[in-house]
Amino acid sequence: MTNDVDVLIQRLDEGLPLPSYAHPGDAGADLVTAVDVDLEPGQRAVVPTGVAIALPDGYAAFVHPRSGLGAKFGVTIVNAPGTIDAGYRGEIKVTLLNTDPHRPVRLRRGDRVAQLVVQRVERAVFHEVSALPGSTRGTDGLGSTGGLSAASPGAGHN
Ligand SMILES: O=c1ccn([C@H]2C[C@H](O)[C@@H](COP(=O)(O)OP(=O)(O)OP(=O)(O)O)O2)c(=O)[nH]1
Ligand SMILES: [Mg+2]
Repeated sequence: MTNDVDVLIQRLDEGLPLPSYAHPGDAGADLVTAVDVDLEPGQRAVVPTGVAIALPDGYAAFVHPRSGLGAKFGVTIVNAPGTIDAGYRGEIKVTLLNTDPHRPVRLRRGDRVAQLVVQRVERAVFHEVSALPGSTRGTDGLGSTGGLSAASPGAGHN
């Protein structure tokens, strides 16, 4: 059984590779930065990836951080995961953020900075009601089930 979906892609920068999956079975196809970017601690930048896509209706693509960049350098994506709508024809952009408090990070053109996950998505048909059906959780949320074992804010481990 295959779960492939055909996606039209336009190369906006001839010198860059198309997004690609590093291994069979990978969910994310790596995206590269089209430009050099130096991020100071706490700094963010919107970087172009050199590609635009046309997804079929009923699909969206999500721009996820790469875990290696996060773990090694503290680089993440501000709006993770970024949403690429099926109707979007512009260049895919990645809003990178250097969360490291001390070290700048240097990213060079062609470096893999994010990964694109293509998924089927449902669209809701919203039906307004005056009261919602009950549930076990009810309105509990935002930590209602408890938090970390060291309970006071700021007492966590790095
Ligand atoms: O990480 C991202 C997120 C979004 N986009 C593009 C594709 C997406 O279809 C479009 C709009 O994204 P979104 O709806 O998240 O942003 P918005 O701030 O609501 O902008 P808009 O008013 O254009 O919808 O911007 C990117 O290239 N990268
Ligand atoms: Mg929007």
